Amino acid sequence: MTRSLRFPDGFLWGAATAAYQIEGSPLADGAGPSIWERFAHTPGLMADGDTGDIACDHYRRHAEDVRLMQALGLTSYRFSIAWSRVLPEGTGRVNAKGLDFYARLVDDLLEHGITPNVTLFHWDLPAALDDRGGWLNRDSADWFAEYAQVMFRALDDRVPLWTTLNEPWVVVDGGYLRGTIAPGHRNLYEAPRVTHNLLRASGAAVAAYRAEGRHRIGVVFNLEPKYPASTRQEDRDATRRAHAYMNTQFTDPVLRGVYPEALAALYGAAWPDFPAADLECIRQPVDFVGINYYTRQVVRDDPTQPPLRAAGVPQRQRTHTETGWEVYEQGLIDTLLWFRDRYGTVPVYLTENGAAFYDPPQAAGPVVEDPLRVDYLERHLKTLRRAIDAGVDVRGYYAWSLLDNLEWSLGFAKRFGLYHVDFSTQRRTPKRSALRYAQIIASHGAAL
Ligand SMILES: OC[C@@H]1[C@@H](O)[C@H](O)[C@@H](O)c2[nH]c(CCc3ccccc3)c[n+]21
Repeated sequence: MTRSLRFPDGFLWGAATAAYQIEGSPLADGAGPSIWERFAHTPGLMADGDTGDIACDHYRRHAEDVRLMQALGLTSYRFSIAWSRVLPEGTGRVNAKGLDFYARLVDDLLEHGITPNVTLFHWDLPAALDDRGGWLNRDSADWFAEYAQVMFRALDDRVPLWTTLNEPWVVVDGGYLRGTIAPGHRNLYEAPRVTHNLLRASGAAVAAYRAEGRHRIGVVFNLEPKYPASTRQEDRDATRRAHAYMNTQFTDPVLRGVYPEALAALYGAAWPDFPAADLECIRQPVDFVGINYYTRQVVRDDPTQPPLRAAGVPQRQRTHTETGWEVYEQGLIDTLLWFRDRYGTVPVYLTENGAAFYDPPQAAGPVVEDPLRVDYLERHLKTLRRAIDAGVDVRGYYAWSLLDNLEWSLGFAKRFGLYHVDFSTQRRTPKRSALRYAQIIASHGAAL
């Protein structure tokens, strides 16, 4: 007898986006530039010279896009606030028109029965704050708490779910170590200091919320499970290093109040001596954690890649996405069970899950056929249901992404959307995966 795959009552069915990836009009109505405005307009850094100048034109087409959400039957929508629309200099003066855009979007969502899930920081730091040192400046925690308080006072009467940061690991690894995303630094000494200030900022915002918030606040981590390529001790040690660097570097301080010991050895002389009081701020209890899951990594020892000395081992026998990620849904339940066993019963939302696949050229019709994305969605939702059956307290699922959008420095070519976007006309077309997701939502999972 096939067990019903119905999801728990109240489970949220969502889709996720981020401001710089979809909005366009980055400087409209008094908005200040973000570091992404600068990065995207720096020649050579963005695939095909793509920028967020227009993107999905969501800043102007938001009403149409809310109707697309309603057409799928979404009960929640995760989106981020562009900090420098609201505070053009990052602190101080509030730009009322910027705030008003988000207030109108929230009201529209609520009118359509869609619960807003608001991310305060999805990588687009105000350029004016980067000029003051950005996340390298310890004052960044105060800047972020000030911005968060402006948003709480403006929208907490209508926004029931807040998250402070999206994926601090990506900001540290991409923005300060590899230089692949804004602000494009490549400096091992900067990385742990940015980790620390990002987590201090998140803690400061949570503390500010406790003073006046009425609902729930959390933080979003990308978690990628690491599996040793062999039983060799070197590979097992490399796997542990990779896990500490990408996963517990962030979850342990927030949920246990300590950094993993492996980091001191990994960063070596670059590892700072953090004041103990900082960890008390960082470990502010959160109401939930958002987990972004995409894929796993099989890890081998690689002495040629200091300081991590770990490398991924391609799993060529399995399907991969256009971003080179293995489709591995087992990693989702492995991650959720690990998370529950290590941190206990803190509620979880799967705040991102999705894939970029090459959608084959097809005659322009009412639906874009994307069989690989349909398969990816079904595999991961069935697995999510298994994790819930195993006792993991998962409260909702957000497909990444509602729309094809600007995949950061990879540009528009990597398409993650449930809706196809023709960027020359801004026409939105549902993919088969959107219709399949709508069917699953309508049955609350039973149609899986
Ligand atoms: O890459 C797809 C999405 C991005 O478009 C989202 O903005 C971002 O939140 C997000 N995070 C991840 C997983 C972490 C990751 C990001 C970039 C590169 C490698 C891993 C995948 N995604």
